[in-house]
Amino acid sequence: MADFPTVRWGIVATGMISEWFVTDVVKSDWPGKSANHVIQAIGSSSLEKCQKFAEKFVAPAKPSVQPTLYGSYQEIYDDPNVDCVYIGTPHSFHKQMCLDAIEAGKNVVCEKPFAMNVKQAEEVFAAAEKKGVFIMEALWTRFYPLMKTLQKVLHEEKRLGTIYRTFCDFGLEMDIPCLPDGSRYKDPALGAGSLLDIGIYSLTWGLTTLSDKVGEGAEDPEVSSTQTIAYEVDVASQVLLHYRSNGRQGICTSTTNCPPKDDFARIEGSKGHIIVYGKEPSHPDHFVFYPKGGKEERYDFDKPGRGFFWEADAVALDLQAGRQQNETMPWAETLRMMNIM
Ligand SMILES: NC(=O)C1=CN([C@@H]2O[C@H](COP(=O)(O)OP(=O)(O)OC[C@H]3O[C@@H](n4cnc5c(N)ncnc54)[C@H](OP(=O)(O)O)[C@@H]3O)[C@@H](O)[C@H]2O)C=CC1
Ligand SMILES: O=C1OC[C@@H](O)[C@H](O)[C@H]1O
Repeated sequence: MADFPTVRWGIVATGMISEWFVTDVVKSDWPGKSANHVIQAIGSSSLEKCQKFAEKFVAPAKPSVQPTLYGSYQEIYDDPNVDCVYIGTPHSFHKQMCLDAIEAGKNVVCEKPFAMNVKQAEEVFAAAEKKGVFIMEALWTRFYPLMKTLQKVLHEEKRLGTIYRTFCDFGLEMDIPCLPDGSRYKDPALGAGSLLDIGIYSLTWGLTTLSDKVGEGAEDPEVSSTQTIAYEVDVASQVLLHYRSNGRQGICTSTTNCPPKDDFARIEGSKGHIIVYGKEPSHPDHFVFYPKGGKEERYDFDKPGRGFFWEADAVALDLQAGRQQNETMPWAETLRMMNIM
């Protein structure tokens, strides 16, 4: 659409998440869309992988612009036609790739977890601030209309009354020893482990449901945690949150020993409870409000594609407005999450 902002994306890496993101944003006909997206360039460790990726995931959408294909990541950063770089490599590469893209003056959206630790994240944000570019952690779930509605129901309409507790669990059953060497789920050097990969979502549900604020204005809960280590990675993590100001508690767990459950989050309050359902906590489907002594109410949502276009559209509006941060996932919120983890 002519009036919408257009983002020309440079995709870094051709793995699973790049496939998911690209497949969604190349489509031009989402209901409720507010931006146009062009896959301007794709960079990979191998030009051949890049070609296959473009044929399989970009060409079927018949875009008017054909992506430029590169056998390296640096060429994406140096491409003057790229507005924003999307980084879809394993966690341990995020920091350096963000820094390289920023150095070349590019805006960046980097997959979760933003970095391996809070110190790395601080370094990247400092570089982005100095260079005057936009950067955001791609915590896509926060951009779902379901998440926004749930926050309204909890924090504005206060349908649960006083919020007491949130439980969230993300399970993915994996036979880690049987995974190939070099799998990001197995190799500690790539950031393998449940907490950074999926516990980050349990924590997201905890933080967003227990407080109405994100980033700088938000209260930092007290945190206690334990982890179970096997095969050199955390196969189970539990993070307990305690908000001193109001006594709210979060029980945020993750494991690679057990499969996901579709009733993955439960928020309890003085007037009832809410259960959030979906295949995995990263992509929720609907939620149900169970008022004490009343009739349950189900909240359903359209889910176009996999659900990546909401975060992509939000970035487009930020770039159009010349912002360096996104208000749904500001830098301080990434730092808060990284600090807790
Ligand atoms: N938002 C979400 O729902 C999801 C987010 N993620 C996040 O995205 C990131 C990537 O995950 P995912 O796509 O599943 O990973 P994959 O292993 O499927 O792909 C990672 C890609 O990174 C590139 N790469 C560069 N160096 C390496 C290396 N040493 N080992 C492996 N890959 C390398 C490769 O692309 P090439 O050869 O083309 O350069 C590879 O295909 C992770 O940080 C993860 O947390 C993942 C899944 C879902
Ligand atoms: O971010 C993610 O969400 C979905 C999971 O299946 C995946 O492992 C993880 O990286």
